[in-house]
Amino acid sequence: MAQSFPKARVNQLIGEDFGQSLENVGFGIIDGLLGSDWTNGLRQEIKKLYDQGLLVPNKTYYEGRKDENGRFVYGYSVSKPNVHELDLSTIELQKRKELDIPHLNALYEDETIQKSINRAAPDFNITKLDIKIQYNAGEGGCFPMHFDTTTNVSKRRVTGTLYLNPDWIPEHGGQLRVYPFPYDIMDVDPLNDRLVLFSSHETLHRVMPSHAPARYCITLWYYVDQDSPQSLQIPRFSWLRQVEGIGFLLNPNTRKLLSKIVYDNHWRESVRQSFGEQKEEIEKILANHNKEVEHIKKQLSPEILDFLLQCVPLAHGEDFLKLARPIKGE
Ligand SMILES: O=C(O)CCC(=O)C(=O)O
Ligand SMILES: [Fe+2]
Repeated sequence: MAQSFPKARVNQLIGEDFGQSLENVGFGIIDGLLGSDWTNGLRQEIKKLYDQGLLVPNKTYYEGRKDENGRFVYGYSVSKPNVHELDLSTIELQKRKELDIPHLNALYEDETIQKSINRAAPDFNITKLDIKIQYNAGEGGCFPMHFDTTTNVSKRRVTGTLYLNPDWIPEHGGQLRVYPFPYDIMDVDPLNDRLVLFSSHETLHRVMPSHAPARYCITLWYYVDQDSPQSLQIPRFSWLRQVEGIGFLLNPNTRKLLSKIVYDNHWRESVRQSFGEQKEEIEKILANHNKEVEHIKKQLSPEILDFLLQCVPLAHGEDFLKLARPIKGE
């Protein structure tokens, strides 16, 4: 049996400050979310499922498009060496109970985190959770740059990544790298009991190569039934709006495209690092990426393109750093 879920602690940590972070910079970091009994329990259960061979190689999907029936389909997928995962929603309830994973089941079933997010950031109004567990066996295992969804693919709106790595040291790498366009990158260490919550369709991120013997992460995906116009149009970085002429960088519709140009080198590097020896696939992904970048560039005037390449990403200012600072529990 797992101890009862630490509701009071979660309620207190995912509060107003977190809401401010999510709405303004697109992500929030919370430290000491569940306590060590819970993180130990979760980690041991993931290891047990991994040892039982229930985790499968993670895949990244490319070239999403609508098929002739208007349904969204992907062109192809590429697997990432050393990254093993299991989506708990793919296991029937009865089977999940039989697996004897009380901490994971409680995390899946308890609604405290979801309710706290809704209270702190009401624009999202999330109603459903999916959980994916991940065991990264090291040797450079990583994720390429990606958004967790786009609004025409799914109603996934908030992503949480909960890390379970008490022995993490900088040499292990495996940081979550967040790209809060138009600001510069931010690396978040995958520290034990740290939860990072971010906007699923807007926050570009990747996982840096991990060299730890094992890196544990649980991904929480929260869905909405229906989008509120506010949740899709959060302008973010309100302080930056005061700088004349910079508004176009903050437009929710274009931010995503412009970030592909500005972080182009990062994008390529992350693809090369993520897929090991699968050279053909890597070249195909990069060729498509190039096409997309060239297409976006063509839509921009030379002055704007010049400005983007010279001046963006912006250095983190005081306002940014205050909002990006971890919120700490015990
Ligand atoms: O492992 C991580 O830190 C994040 C994983 C991730 O980006 C994902 O599951 O989509
Ligand atoms: Fe992700």
